[in-house]
Amino acid sequence: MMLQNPAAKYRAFPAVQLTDRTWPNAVISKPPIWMSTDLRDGNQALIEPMSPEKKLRFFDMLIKIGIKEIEVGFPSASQTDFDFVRKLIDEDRIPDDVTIIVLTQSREELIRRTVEAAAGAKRAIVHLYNSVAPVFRKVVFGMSREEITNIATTGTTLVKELVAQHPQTDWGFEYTPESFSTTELDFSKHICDAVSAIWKPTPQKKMIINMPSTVECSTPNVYADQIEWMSRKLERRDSLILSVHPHNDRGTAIAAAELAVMAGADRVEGCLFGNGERTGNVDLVTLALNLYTQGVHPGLDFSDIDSVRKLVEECNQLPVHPRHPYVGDLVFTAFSGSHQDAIKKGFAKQQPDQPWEIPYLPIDPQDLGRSYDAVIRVNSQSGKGGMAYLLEQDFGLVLPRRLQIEFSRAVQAVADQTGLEITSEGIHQIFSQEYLEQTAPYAYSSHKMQEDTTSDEPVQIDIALSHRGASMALQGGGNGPIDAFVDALGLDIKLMDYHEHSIGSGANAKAACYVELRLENGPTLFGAGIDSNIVTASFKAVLSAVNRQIKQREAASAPADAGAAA
Ligand SMILES: CC(=O)SCCNC(=O)CCNC(=O)[C@H](O)C(C)(C)COP(=O)(O)OP(=O)(O)OC[C@H]1O[C@@H](n2cnc3c(N)ncnc32)[C@H](O)[C@@H]1OP(=O)(O)O
Ligand SMILES: CC(C)C(=O)C(=O)O
Ligand SMILES: [Mg+2]
Repeated sequence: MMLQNPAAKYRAFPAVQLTDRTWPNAVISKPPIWMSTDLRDGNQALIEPMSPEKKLRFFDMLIKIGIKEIEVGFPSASQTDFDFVRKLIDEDRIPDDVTIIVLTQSREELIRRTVEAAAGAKRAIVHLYNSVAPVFRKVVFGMSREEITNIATTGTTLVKELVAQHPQTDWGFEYTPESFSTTELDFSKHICDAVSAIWKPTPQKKMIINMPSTVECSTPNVYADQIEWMSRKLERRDSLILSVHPHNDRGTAIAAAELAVMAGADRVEGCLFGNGERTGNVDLVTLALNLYTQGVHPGLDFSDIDSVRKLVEECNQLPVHPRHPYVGDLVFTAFSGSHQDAIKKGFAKQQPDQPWEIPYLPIDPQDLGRSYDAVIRVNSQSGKGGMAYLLEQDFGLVLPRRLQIEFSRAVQAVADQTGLEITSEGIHQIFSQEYLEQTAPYAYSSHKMQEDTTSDEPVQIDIALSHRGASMALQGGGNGPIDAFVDALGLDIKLMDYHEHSIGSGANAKAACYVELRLENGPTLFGAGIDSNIVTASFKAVLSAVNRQIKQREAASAPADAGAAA
């Protein structure tokens, strides 16, 4: 069935009348105040809300990463939530520079219970909300604008009265017109002004006005316009901290939060890795690391992001997606050939003290405590660069460029055949089979060399080989060991290219040699050899190339049905 025509059912979100908007030119040069609502908005959206033990672990981790404002619950919702807040206070678990926030609906009995829960903390913010959007006024409450305003002002007056009874706590106040982003701006302003007129914040002791996109219904630019509009029009602006609380229903919460900060928001409420109601609250980790990649320190520490993720996954009992920005298992992994090539070249050029400039990697994984191990992985979409990178990183094999091209065909054939990823070990295995284990028909046994600098052929060699299982002893001479070896073999060999390097260092060091040669009129093919002796490694490389040539020739001349007949 086709999707039905939406025009009859849904309406476009109206634009904000703000033609002189300034936010598009703004640049974010400092982090906003971060407020984690993981233990409240995040927790209320979980299949199984966190146990007190999990909440505590989460709380301690939030402190460790540097969050200074933590919404610890909705104490009037349940005894568990109430007890958790009391536990934090009574057991003196809240550091002096951290403020807890407790959320309540604007209803008398809930407000009383909330203040009771937070009393005695060094610092606490009572967060009062009521929904103000037309659909709530009409559908949920059946109330006029003034009646809805009255809920907010009555609640504010009560909070003010109650907190005055607990002077040992440094109280702050936050008001949220819930569903702000789907509410008429003039009404949001009216209700926020009415609340702040009662609370009477000052520039020294500000209150928070939080403007949520309780359900994200517009493009982020519209949300930014709404925030700029409010920031310009609210009364007592110098005594207000403007906060945003984006949800992710349209998948644009990050953009909405960033544009809102450009538009004047001082504070952002969200959850780690974007947990929260429905599609989630805005992801504080992504926001913070987006800033970091612009050279602005977010004031939060994600230098061990994997352990943060592990704890969040355990507490929320929800997995973080493998493609989640910065933390997903696959976000620092390139499978496709051209990406691998560019990343490999980027690593080779990157200087430690220079700005980060590696293609396809917007951030250095090591800054997040992640390794380069998974940066390049190989499947049928990969090219020579990726395979060469893995052989070099994991096995110390530095393949010359033309050998990379030749070898990549062998890897590609396996990838195409299996349709699976090939691990670094798998690539090494293919390399070994294809080059290092080519010991038929010729297998190296030993050699003896003499040098006579007065002779035309200064190097003389005796070699012992086996050929199709039979031992052979051969002699030859030449300008150098390989020349002499080829002479001893007595085959029509034309050496085209030669490379060598050491693998490792000290007593365990080995030599790797790669030769490219032509046998008789055949194609040029590579061979490779590894040995603790560099000369032996080069002889093995020559035999590897010769054997590969012979095998190819035999395969080409074998009757088509030979396999079936055998
Ligand atoms: C966008 C957000 O995330 S807001 C936070 C939402 N979080 C939660 O709801 C989690 C915690 N909530 C709870 O545990 C419960 O909902 C409680 C304890 C707050 C309230 O429970 P109940 O009293 O049983 O009410 P219920 O949850 O059914 O809420 C609906 C009632 O509250 C009323 N209500 C909602 N907000 C307000 C308000 N600010 N002022 C007065 N009444 C309100 C509704 O009109 C409705 O009343 P009705 O039953 O007379 O029609
Ligand atoms: C209570 C408020 C802050 C909220 O969670 C929302 O509107 O999404
Ligand atoms: Mg919310």
